[in-house]
Amino acid sequence: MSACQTPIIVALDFPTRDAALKLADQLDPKLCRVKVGKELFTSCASEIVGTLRDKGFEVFLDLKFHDIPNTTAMAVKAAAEMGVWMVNVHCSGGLRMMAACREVLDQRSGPKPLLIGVTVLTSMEREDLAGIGLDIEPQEQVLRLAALAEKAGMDGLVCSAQEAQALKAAHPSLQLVTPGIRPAGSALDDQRRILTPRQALDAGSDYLVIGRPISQAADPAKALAAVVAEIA
Ligand SMILES: O=c1ccn([C@@H]2O[C@H](COP(=O)(O)O)[C@@H](O)[C@H]2O)c(=O)[nH]1
Repeated sequence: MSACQTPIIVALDFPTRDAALKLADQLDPKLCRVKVGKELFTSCASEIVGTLRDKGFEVFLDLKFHDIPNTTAMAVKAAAEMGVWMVNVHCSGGLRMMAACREVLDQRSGPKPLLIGVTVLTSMEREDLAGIGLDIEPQEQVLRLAALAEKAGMDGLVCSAQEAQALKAAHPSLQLVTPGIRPAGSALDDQRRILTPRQALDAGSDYLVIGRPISQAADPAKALAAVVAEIA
């Protein structure tokens, strides 16, 4: 399986470059992509992206930008210049913010990262949404934001795999990036809207974001191989 075909993205959630590279060195870039999030990126700036790319990984820059349209678009542009494979912004930043990001990428010559909109975090359930004044089911809010994202020309969404079937039916062109993946028997941790890797793909997920079940396993390469076998 080449890097371009694998649906697996391993989250490198560590505070230092060395810890991230220690895990990356145990993984095979033909079996997974890797994701660099806020913690690692902030501590290492762009150096980690270049080093992982040099190792053969395609990188999802998961900084979930959320700001005014110009600031967000400039952040997306900087990510594109760094050569990341995927970048994301919060859909709740609104139509104009997402459209500004689309525009800045469309004006670029050369490779463009996939531009993905974050809908409702997979750690949130109905009760959490009620706490921020949204007294609706997560799926209803996800579908609202998906319609906005499609209108803005986004390439895809971050959502729970639990919403994948409904989203694929309503927005077949959007690629679905799904964290909250838990192999059977693994700890839920702070995630709430979860599915197993196989269930997620069957529901229509295009990419599975997996952190702790791989990064905190005694043998991360073995844990990745088990997920690969489950979805084969
Ligand atoms: O809705 C979201 C958006 C992003 N994430 C990120 O994915 C990984 C999941 O890690 P696990 O250890 O597998 O729970 C983590 O980096 C989150 O920041 C998400 O979980 N949910």
